[in-house]
Amino acid sequence: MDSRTKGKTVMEVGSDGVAVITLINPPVNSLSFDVLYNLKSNYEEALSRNDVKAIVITGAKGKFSGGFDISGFGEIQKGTRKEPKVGYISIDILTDLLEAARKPSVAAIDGLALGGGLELSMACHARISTPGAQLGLPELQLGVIPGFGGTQRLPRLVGLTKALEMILTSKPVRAEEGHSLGLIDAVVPSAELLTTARRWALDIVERRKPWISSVLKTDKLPPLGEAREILKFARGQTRKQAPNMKHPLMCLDALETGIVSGPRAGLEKEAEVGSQVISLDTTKGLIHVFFSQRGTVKVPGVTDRGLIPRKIKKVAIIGGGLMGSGIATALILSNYPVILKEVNEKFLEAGIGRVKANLQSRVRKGSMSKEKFEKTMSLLKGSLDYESFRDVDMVIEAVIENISLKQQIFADLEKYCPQHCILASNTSTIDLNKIGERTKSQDRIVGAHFFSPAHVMPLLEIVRTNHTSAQVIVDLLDVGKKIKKTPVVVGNCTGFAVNRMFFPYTQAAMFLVERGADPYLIDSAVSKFGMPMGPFRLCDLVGFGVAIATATQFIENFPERTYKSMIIPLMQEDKRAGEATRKGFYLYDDKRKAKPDPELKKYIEKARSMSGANVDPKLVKLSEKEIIEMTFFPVVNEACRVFAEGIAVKAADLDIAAIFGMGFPPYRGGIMFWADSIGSKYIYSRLDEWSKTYGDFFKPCAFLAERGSKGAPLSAPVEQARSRL
Ligand SMILES: CCC/C=C/C(=O)SCCNC(=O)CCNC(=O)[C@H](O)C(C)(C)COP(=O)([O-])OP(=O)([O-])OC[C@H]1O[C@@H](n2cnc3c(N)ncnc32)[C@H](O)[C@@H]1OP(=O)([O-])[O-]
Repeated sequence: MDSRTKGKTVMEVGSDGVAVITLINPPVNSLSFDVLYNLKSNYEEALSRNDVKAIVITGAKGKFSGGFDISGFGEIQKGTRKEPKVGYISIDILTDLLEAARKPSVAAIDGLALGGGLELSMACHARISTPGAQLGLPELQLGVIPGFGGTQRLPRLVGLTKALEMILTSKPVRAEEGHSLGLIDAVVPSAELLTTARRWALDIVERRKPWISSVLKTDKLPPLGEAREILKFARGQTRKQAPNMKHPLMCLDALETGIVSGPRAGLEKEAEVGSQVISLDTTKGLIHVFFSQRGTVKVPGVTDRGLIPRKIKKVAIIGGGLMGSGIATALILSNYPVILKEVNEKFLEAGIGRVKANLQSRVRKGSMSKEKFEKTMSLLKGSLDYESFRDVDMVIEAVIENISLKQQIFADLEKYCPQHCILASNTSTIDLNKIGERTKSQDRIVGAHFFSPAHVMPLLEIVRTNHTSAQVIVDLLDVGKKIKKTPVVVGNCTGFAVNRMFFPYTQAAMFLVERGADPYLIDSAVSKFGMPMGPFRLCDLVGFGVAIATATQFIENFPERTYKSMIIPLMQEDKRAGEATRKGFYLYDDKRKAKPDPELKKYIEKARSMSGANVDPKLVKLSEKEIIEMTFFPVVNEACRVFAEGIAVKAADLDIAAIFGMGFPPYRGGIMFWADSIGSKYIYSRLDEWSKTYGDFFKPCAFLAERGSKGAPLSAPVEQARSRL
């Protein structure tokens, strides 16, 4: 393959008169422009050759295609590649050349047909797949729309309602379901895929099988009035669920045009909209997230050394509380045998009970069978001592945040666990060097910081010290992948990456409220910005105990930039500790529904008088934009410190940490990406101004000051970072 080109297709014509065109672009046979242009030339050749009666398209190495080459969108966005004429691929190539050809095409689908991959197959006259194939149109997840005819062909093949479900949720279906929906014509074992597809193609030529152009089908479409109602409902839902995104509604416009004015008009609308969405900011953010998420497992100096992950056959967890039981659940769900250790029978029983409850909730929701529940639970064993730790490959300590307790545990682990065993701690704030102080095992000590509930939350912060070996990181990255977490490797410091970014966010909110801003307006502005909830609702959810414990760590370690508010401690004194006590910043009813509490004023006023703060008329009537700036620019400031200190290797890792750890909206691309979309100069100038008026909490760090003064991007690599990694 030419090193400048990305992928190709090859065509082989058999003695049966079938031309087999294979898509080749590892690892997922994505449809790069090179692949698509090659496909076009192969088609032109196949159509002109007298020895070709029919065509089969397939993908190399057991994968049909993972869709359009996503990096192509980036090239168009950056202007490094010119977009082809609007509709060139979907109309000129796929519809007019392939679907309208005088020779039939059959798609032979193994592995996956996603996005443009499925769309290409739908332009064929039949689709044969293997049982494991995944079929879907996940484009909306990337901020684009199915732009190779998917908005027109999918509803015509599977019906409008199912097509909307598949497009709006981005969820793929398996081959069997695809078959029953009419998307797939036959499901056959892998070994028979090509022969069946070839025969099917010849059967079409000889009219033993129907010659169907999906785009011309109408039998699955509802009557116009009904279709309009269905689309109206879909629009309403989309507006509610994705209020800050335009592309899902634009996609529905293309669908509707096709139903109302016919498939040609629909294809034209789809092409027009498909080209417009590429330049939306939300699309840029989502595409950045796609690559950044996959980039977190590429750690310079670690994953580029050819190390092979060791097999982790058994894991022990110390502590069966909320975190320990959640981690145990995540592990057994991915088939790791787990030992859960507690200090006494009562705690052990409670820990195992929590794991059981986590799984039972899946059984209740229908996502786990009773047999699978039994089998999964059988992977969990309880223990009250370390005897059973003699053959474990990894231990994860998840006890309370108490340094001397953790030190004792790690000293014991060194005695009982085998030499190769990874010794991990789930601490969220404590320095790992301190935890391992009483051992000689510093090279195998690592942080495995899960987020609560650990079996649900997708992020795993892997914390390494200066001594942690690269092999241990590679092993933990592999475990992370197996338990379906997005890992981010960070350096060792108080709060690591996520909690360090979280802290100024909550602090800024407290600062504003003490100066007269309305907490409920802050929560509402932050939710509208796209966070799952505002800072006050979040404090209620995690509970004031946790909030105070974390704050204490920060006040001790970063006193110069902490804002000490008494609002939470005052409420806690009154036994209001958040949602668990049904009272916090909000009041909660039986159904956990939150409502504002007029009594809150009392605590705010008292805290204000204790800190000596005054109501500031400017801060009382902040606009939503100003609220977002005053709560998130301090987060950007802290993210810059984390980056400059080398706690994170890449700015994109902080984007992923913010999205998966804090709930930062993915369509804004993550904290650093968002900051760069606003501009470092502006952020710096705002923080600088606030620090002069309101104090050091807002003071821009040296890194931000330097980049801000030049207007340089914050995410550009740090050249001489004092790397802690
Ligand atoms: C134009 C309008 C119409 C069409 C639109 C579309 O089709 S939009 C597209 C619609 N399609 C989608 O949205 C599907 C997006 N892809 C996926 O969901 C998953 O990658 C997967 C399920 C295909 C494989 O999961 P898995 O866990 O086995 O593997 P993994 O996820 O780690 O990926 C391995 C490597 O492949 C890379 N790569 C993958 N896909 C693409 C791509 N399309 N392009 C480029 N690259 C792609 C990925 O970056 C990674 O590279 P790295 O880091 O090794 O250098």
